[in-house]
This record gives sequence, C-alpha cells and structure tokens, in this order.
Amino acid sequence: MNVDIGNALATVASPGVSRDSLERLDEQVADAHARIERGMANAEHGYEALNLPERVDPDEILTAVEPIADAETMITVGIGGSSLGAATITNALDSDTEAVFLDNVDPEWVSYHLDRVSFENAAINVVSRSGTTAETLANFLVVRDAFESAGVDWTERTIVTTGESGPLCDLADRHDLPSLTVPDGVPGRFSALSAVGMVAAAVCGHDLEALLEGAAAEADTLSESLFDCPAYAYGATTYALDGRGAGVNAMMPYAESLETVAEWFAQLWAESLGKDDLGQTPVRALGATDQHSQLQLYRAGPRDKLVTFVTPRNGGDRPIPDTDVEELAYLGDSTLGTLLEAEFEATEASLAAAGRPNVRVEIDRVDEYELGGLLYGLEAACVLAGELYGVNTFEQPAVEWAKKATRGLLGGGEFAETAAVAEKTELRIER
Ligand SMILES: O=P(O)(O)OC[C@H]1O[C@H](O)[C@H](O)[C@@H](O)[C@@H]1O
Repeated sequence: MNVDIGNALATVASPGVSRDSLERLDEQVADAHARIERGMANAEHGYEALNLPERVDPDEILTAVEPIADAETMITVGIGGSSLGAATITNALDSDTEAVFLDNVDPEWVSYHLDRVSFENAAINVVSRSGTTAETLANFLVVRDAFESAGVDWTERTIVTTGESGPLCDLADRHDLPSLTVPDGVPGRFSALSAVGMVAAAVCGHDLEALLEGAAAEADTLSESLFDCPAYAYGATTYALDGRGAGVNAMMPYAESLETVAEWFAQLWAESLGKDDLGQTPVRALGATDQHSQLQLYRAGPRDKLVTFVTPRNGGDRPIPDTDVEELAYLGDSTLGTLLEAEFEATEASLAAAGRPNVRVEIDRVDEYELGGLLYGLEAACVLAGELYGVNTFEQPAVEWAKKATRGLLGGGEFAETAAVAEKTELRIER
C-alpha cells in the first residue's frame, strides 16, 4: 500500500502535524520499530502476528478444506476477529461460492440466512480462538441442528479453526472433524492472514499464496523511519493527529468491495488502542455513498476527526449511457469508474480546503496480493501506534467484562459482573 499524509500536515489542516514534529516523532518510530523487530524475532504474543506471511502454509489450509471445497455456500460461524478478517477477504473478491457470516445471535437474522441455505451444497466453517465464545458456540449448535434437520450429516461438512485446547477443540476431536489451529501468539483481530481468515477464502477459490505474498511484500517495507514505510507513516500520523485533537478516525474506502475493511479496521483500532483512557475512535464510512450523509459533519463539524480514504487505483468500469437530457449530457461522456474517482478526489480536496486532516491509503487494485498488503500494512500501523501510545496492544480486558456478565445471566457461572446488570439506574419515561 502507499500512504499520502500530505493533507494531514499542519500547513493544510487543523488539527495537523508539522513536518518538524514528524521528524521528531521519527526518533520514537525508530525505537518502536526496534521493539517490534525484537517481538517478531522472539515470537512474542501479538508481535508474532507480523510473522504470519512467512509462517502460514497455504497448502495446509487447502488440504484441510478439501472435503468441503465443493461447497456452494460457505457458512462461517465466528465473531470479532474470528469473522471480520475472513469477511473482509471474501467480500472484497469475486467468487461463485457464496460466503455467509453468522457473527451475531439475532434470531431473526440467523433464521433469515438459514432459511435460504441449500444444506447439501453448504459447509460450516466454525472459528473461535478460545473455543468458548457464547455467540459462536450457540450459533454453531443452531447451524449444526439445521443441517441435521435437512438430513445432511454436519460432521461431513464442517471444518473447525480453534486454539490448541478448549471445548471446540474437544468437539473437533470427538467427531474427527478436519481442523486447523489458530497460530500461537496471534490475537484474533490480527489473524486475518492465518487459517482464521483464509479458510473461507480457500473454499471461495481465492489465491492464498498471493494474499501472503502481498503481506510479505508489505512486511519488507517495515523499517526504522516513517518516511520509508507506508504502514508506519499511517500509524505515526494517526497517533500524532489524535494527540492534537483528532480523536475520531473515519475509515472511508472508495469501493463497495472494500466496505468490510472499515469494519475489520474498527475492531483492530478500537480493541488494540482503546485502553488506559487512550485511543482513537474508529468510524465506518463508505465512498461515495457517505458523501451524501456524513461528509457535512466531517467538513464542518467539530475539528476532532481524521478521515482515512482507502482507494484502489485501478478498478472495474462501466460506461454511462448517453442521454438526450441536456443537463445530464456530461455524464454520457463518462463512466461510473471515472465518476467514482472524481467523487473521491473532490471529497479529498473539499476536506483539505476546509482544513480537515485526511490521509490517502492507496492500493493498486482489489486483488489478493494488494489485499494481503493492505491488511498487513494496517496491522503494522496499529502495532506501531500501540508502541507510541505505550498501551498493551494485544489484550482486550474491557471486552471480557461483558462476556462474563452475559455468561452469568445465562447461568453459565457466578460472576461479580452479572450483579451490575441488576443494579442499573433507571429513569424511565413511558408512553
Ligand atoms: O475467537 P474467539 O475466542 O471466539 O473470540 C472472538 C472475539 O471475542 C472477543 O470479544 C474478543 O474481544 C475479540 O478480540 C475476539 O476476536
């Protein structure tokens, strides 16, 4: 990926970061890079994620999915890091195989999806690092039951990706299911480029090697200066802008196929950096659609935002037919691709003209290689930002609180957190 931070400079935007400040920050980037390299070399928890391009064996994944490779519908059951990476990859790339992601337990929504599945042509990809996440296990029980009710042996159509031990691992052993292991030391939100993110991609026929090659090429750019490394340029600039008041980061891809990138990025950024009262709030947006809903706020609202554009330099295209309506004649000389590109450039310029910081993240096109580079680059940016903030990037203790409270409510154990639910302060206004 390439990154253009010109519109985040203090000469353009407020908040903005001066070139001098970036030079000074670069000394901290060099220290952070040394820490990251050490973490990678020692396979330390979290840092190990940045080693995935050279650690992951695509053939192992391809072999594991062989029994279900004929699936016409791939149902992934997982949540958070065990779903968003896979969804980002499969939503970005074309395939004849439909990829469905059950990452919520809304009963109507689950039923909506299951009512449409032809079970004999479907397969289940159940993913949970811990093997204990209530939403995932509940949905898995529901999906497996739906297979049985349709007369399809779910044990023949299921692949499991989980940790070295835990309930899901035991279940895979008991039913002799094909299974893959979530690599050690890789938190869920950093696991897109492992079996966690790539099983669904494999069944959808995507090129796993190219994904990893793109990521490896991005890994090669990690170096001690932000001026030589797009990922670090992004991580350092977002950190500097947050410190200057841009506490919100609106991620706005200009391609429908990349919409899920913003969703994946939101988890990466929020869970990794949101701690010790620090962190930048990720917001999801989509160009050009959200030009017509959110842009007003980004250009004229509080000066607390950075807008991150993600744009493929080359995309598909479709001519706009001629029309005899005079006012629309200019469209007939154009294409949808040209229009989208013009909308992106105009929006970027409109923010800069209003002195609002924005950063452009460019990829050549939406394919496996570029996507691998983009995911790896944003992960490396996040790790770098975590070093600069001085937070523990790879844990998410705050999320555990609600998990325990939920479990307690369902009778799954005694947790102090559950008591807080009954202690809710009420001020009800009723009709
Ligand atoms: O993969 P699992 O163990 O099922 O975890 C799924 C998700 O659960 C939690 O809510 C964590 O905060 C996430 O980081 C994780 O990705």
